[in-house]
Amino acid sequence: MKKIPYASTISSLMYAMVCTRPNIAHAVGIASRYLSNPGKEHWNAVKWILRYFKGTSRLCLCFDNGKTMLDGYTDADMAGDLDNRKSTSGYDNLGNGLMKSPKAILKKAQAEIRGAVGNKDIVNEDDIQKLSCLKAIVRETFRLYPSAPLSVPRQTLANCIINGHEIQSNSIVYTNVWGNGRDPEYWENPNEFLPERCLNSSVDMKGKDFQLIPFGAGRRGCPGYSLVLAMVEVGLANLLYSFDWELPFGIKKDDIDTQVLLGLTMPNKNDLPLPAKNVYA
Ligand code: HEM
Repeated sequence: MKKIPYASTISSLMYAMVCTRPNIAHAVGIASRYLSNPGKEHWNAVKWILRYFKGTSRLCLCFDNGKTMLDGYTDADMAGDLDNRKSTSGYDNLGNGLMKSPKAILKKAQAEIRGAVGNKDIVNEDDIQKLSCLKAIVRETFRLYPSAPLSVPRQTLANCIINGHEIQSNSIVYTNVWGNGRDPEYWENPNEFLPERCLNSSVDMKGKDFQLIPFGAGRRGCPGYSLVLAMVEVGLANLLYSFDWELPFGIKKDDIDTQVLLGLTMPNKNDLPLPAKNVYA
């Protein structure tokens, strides 16, 4: 297996997956688990992804002029669906937050995206850097609805004291990421979805500032951070660029069901169907 370019093939597939081919995300995600020590069967699986890629290179998603209802979405919550590991919670939460917030935020983000992208068909990664409002929305979503509200359980190596509480070694500990994100000592109106607070904010999201740690902190912090942000930002930017979003007829902002399911991740208990109008059709 030494001569097989396993890692570089996965890396090329990941590039395609983030930019134009989200449909291979699950397969690539599984194949990437074996980067450090791939076997023959893993390489065979990768070759199947390449074959699939070749066979579908001329296919693309088509949106017709009818009334489009979006009721399925994707991100990186592989833990939420025990049967087939379909991934849902991140975009659900984005939808919840955005639809509950004043419409001005949505309009502002759309104006920013449409202004920056011009006449192109899709928003790509290069455009994202100019989109401060979009980034603020994503960041505020991770504060208010962290995908892993209690992070990942960890075991302490030694006795330690935190805020006067003695924690013995070998204890299983959880970090309350959800609680930190809503701590009134650090956040004004902590329960409100206010992306404006993230514009020009110096609070770090990668583990330096503990009031915002959706990806954990320290040596065992989430290594998927950059991939997740690229996928979520590019995905949301394209949804806002091409579609206008409304609440379903008769539903008001306060009717949106924000109940979540219990578990490692925090997916919505009930779907949020949103009518979408393709503005470029
Ligand atoms: C919305 C998406 C995601 C969120 C919110 C998230 C969040 C987290 C959190 C909170 C941890 C625990 C960090 C800690 O204990 O300090 C973690 C660990 C981890 N994440 Fe993610 N993650 C996401 C997606 C991903 C993706 C896409 C990958 C892989 C490409 C990934 C790979 C990992 C790995 C391997 C660990 C364990 C790291 C270790 O124990 O050393 N994550 N993640």
